[in-house]
Amino acid sequence: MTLPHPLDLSRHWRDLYDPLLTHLCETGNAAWAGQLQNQLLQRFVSHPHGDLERWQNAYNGLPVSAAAKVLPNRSAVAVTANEPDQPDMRLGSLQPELEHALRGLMPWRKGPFEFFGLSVDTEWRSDWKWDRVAPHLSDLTGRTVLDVGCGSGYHCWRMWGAGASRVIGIDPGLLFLMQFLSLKRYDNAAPVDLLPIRVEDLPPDMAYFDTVFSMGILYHRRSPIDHLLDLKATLKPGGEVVLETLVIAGNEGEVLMPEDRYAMMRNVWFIPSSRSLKRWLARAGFVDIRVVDESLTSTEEQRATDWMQFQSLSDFLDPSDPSKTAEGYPAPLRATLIARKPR
Ligand SMILES: Nc1ncnc2c1ncn2[C@@H]1O[C@H](C[S@+](CC[C@H]([NH3+])C(=O)[O-])CC(=O)[O-])[C@@H](O)[C@H]1O
Repeated sequence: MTLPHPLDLSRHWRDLYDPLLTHLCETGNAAWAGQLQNQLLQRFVSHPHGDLERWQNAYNGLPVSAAAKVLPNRSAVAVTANEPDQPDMRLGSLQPELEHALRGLMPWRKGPFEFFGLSVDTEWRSDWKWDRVAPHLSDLTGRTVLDVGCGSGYHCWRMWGAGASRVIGIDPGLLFLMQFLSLKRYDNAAPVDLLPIRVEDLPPDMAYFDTVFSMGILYHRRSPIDHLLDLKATLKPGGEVVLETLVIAGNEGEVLMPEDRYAMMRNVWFIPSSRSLKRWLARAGFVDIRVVDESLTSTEEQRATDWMQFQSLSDFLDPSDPSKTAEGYPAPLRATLIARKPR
């Protein structure tokens, strides 16, 4: 099934989400499907974002192609023509309208992506994060996966590429949704969906997912232990949580709470040491807790590009000492932890 063109989410949201809603009903989640319909109605019809029309207009300028697909197993997740020699799908003929449409969806933060050979170089090399996380995951083959705070859905495509049978990303940002749909429209049968909802909009005690990812979220939560409990509630018994967040170097019990901003970011609450985070996961009832990676975020991984022209990490660090943030805190260090919900 192809998406309606031109797309008007206030009228077509049901067409967009129908396969997912049907799937949820068929897998015993009719109650969630019902709740989601109300939430989607709110987002697209009752209280649409002021910029949604502009973003939709940009999206609707993307060239129409019946025969394209998403290749999710590449560093730059790529949309390509099924037949590379299809005359209308060669970059030369597409480039002006393609680039104009995609630039209308700037800033592109999470990626990278490629559309018919055109590279969209995003602020983040999200592929580097994926490369740090992926080797440590339980095999995703056949798993139902949730990605909380998925941004543009870059990692959702990679999860599908790694074998997940269904991937649901949630993120309240509607620009991220339009960026996601710029790929999805070319491969609408892919079992990958992005819902513009918040983690707190999920039903309690879902016990539906085999794996849940929370990457780049925990430090934004005012109640981090509640966030861990919320993640656990989304999982089936035995399911896996993948937690990636800012940490400090330090011992068990140590936590940084910035006075105000951290690396210019508002809304940063708790930055624990990895050992403290292990303890938090244990107290939240997870087992088999492993710290699988700790890496400093480099200014090559997060930087301004032609597709995200605002300030980026190098502007958020102390110019005279890049091992510190502009506020004098330790520069961003990120850890990935993997744990399991008991059976
Ligand atoms: N209440 C909420 N519920 C769900 N998502 C939210 C909420 N509030 C904000 N977000 C979303 O959480 C994401 C955090 S970014 C990590 C992206 C990706 N995971 C990555 O690992 O690159 C990290 C960062 O840029 O600081 C954003 O896309 C928000 O819109």
